[in-house]
Amino acid sequence: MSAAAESWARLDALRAAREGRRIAALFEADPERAARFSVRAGGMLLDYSKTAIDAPVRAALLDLAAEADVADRARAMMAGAVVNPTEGRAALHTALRAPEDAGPIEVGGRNVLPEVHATLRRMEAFARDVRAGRARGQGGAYTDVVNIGIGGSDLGPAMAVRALSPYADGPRCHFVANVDGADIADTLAGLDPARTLVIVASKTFTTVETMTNAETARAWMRRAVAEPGVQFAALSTAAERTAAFGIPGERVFPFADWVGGRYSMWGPIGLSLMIAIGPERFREMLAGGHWMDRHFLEAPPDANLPLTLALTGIWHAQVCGHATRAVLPYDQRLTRLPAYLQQLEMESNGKGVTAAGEAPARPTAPVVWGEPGTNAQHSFMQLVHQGTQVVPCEFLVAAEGHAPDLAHHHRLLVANCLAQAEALMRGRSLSEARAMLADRFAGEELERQARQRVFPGDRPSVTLAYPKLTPEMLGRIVALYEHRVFVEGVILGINSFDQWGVELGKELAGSLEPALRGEEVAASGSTLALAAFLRGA
Ligand SMILES: O=P(O)(O)OC[C@H]1O[C@](O)(CO)[C@@H](O)[C@@H]1O
Repeated sequence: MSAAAESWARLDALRAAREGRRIAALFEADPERAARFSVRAGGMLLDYSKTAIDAPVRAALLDLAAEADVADRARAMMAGAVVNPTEGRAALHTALRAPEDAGPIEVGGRNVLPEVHATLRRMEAFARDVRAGRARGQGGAYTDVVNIGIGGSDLGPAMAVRALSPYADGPRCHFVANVDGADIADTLAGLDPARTLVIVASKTFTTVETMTNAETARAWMRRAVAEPGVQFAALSTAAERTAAFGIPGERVFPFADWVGGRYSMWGPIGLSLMIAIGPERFREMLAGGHWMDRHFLEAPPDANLPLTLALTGIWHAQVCGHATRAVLPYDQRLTRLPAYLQQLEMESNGKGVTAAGEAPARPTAPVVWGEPGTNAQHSFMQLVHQGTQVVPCEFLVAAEGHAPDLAHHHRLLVANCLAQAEALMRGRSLSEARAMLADRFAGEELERQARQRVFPGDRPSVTLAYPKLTPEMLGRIVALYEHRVFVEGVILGINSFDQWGVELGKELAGSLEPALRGEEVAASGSTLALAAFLRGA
């Protein structure tokens, strides 16, 4: 048996041996548990004490990471090694947030940092000009920016613009992703085409949704201004295609193919964010991401935030077999974080084959889902507390909000977050439920009513607490999740940087479109019947 197989077997055995032992009992047995099963670093507190992980489990998880050479693989990734073998590419998003003198970081024998920083400076000059009204629309200073992109060319900046809205003092930013015309129609309604900057964000500049929306935006602008092209900017690796679209070279911000879509908000894809919050704040976010990179490389394994978060994920998904994981930011401005993490985690590690082309030995990425609290409490948390499936939860919460006059809101928010995690772990027994209802019901009715109010408890959660959602903290949080996904991918033997699973649907969409015009296509009877219904035949 390989060392890794032995560690998995050890983890399975530890899990089986712990069947029936409750998480709450671990706290009774060890008054220091909260401190011993949490990591404090960079102003953050990652508490995983409300999980069933104990010292032997943690040791076995750390062995698993060591056997997978996580630390060496992380160093190789950040040094520019080809960690995406199916596409023959490096994955160097960390270079986008590295200081210029941090290198050299070489790809094909060339240090990439001078080019990264040259582009960053061009973005900054452009963002400053837009913010100051020097770069103008044909009707005056820009009031609105529309970012057109999808997947990684949308979710990162859209999530971050919302997250950092207290710092936004530039033009208003809007995001259009869906090919559903409703998205662009609703976004452009009410905007002044003569004072709107359209940013077409697409690594490949071929993505159907983005190109369709970009053409619609250009047609909208053409109705009001003489030269729509000059009110466009492009963020792309495809210089020829951006030129063919008519976007002037000085408005094109390129990046290399070693920036994966879902890892791209740190570079040109973040332009809308930079325009919203300003270059200085954007650099603070980069510094936050870079801090996490250094921490990931340098912190010892048992005090390493990304490694710890990843190992809790491995424990829950691959050892305990929980199929989903809920992300619950108690931070309304992180409302798009679950969607962002869905792409990051599921597009990276939702694979059915290892990098070596074999069937994975364990389930791969869990389904990631979530919503901000407290809203979540009034919808799906019913299932999380009392349903028949265990959903490990990841809470995020800040010590401080941004509005001192609303501190009482924040206290309530935090209390709710802590209460959810506590309730999930503690639960409520039948005898507690009976005692609670004894003055209202009796006999069989008491029994019936009490059973409805039983909470199994022992439901695991992890909480990431941080001082305040500043640009730097957002950078740390996003990079933390990026590295957690990397660690999980390495342990599972997955190439986290390709996404072949999105291709088949794209191909079929192209070949089925003619069916909606009444042309004959090859498809199942169901699809042909639906197409006929939808075209009104
Ligand atoms: O930036 P592009 O090339 O338009 O791609 C957008 C998105 O499409 C995908 O390739 C697949 O959906 C994502 O990985 C990517 O973020």
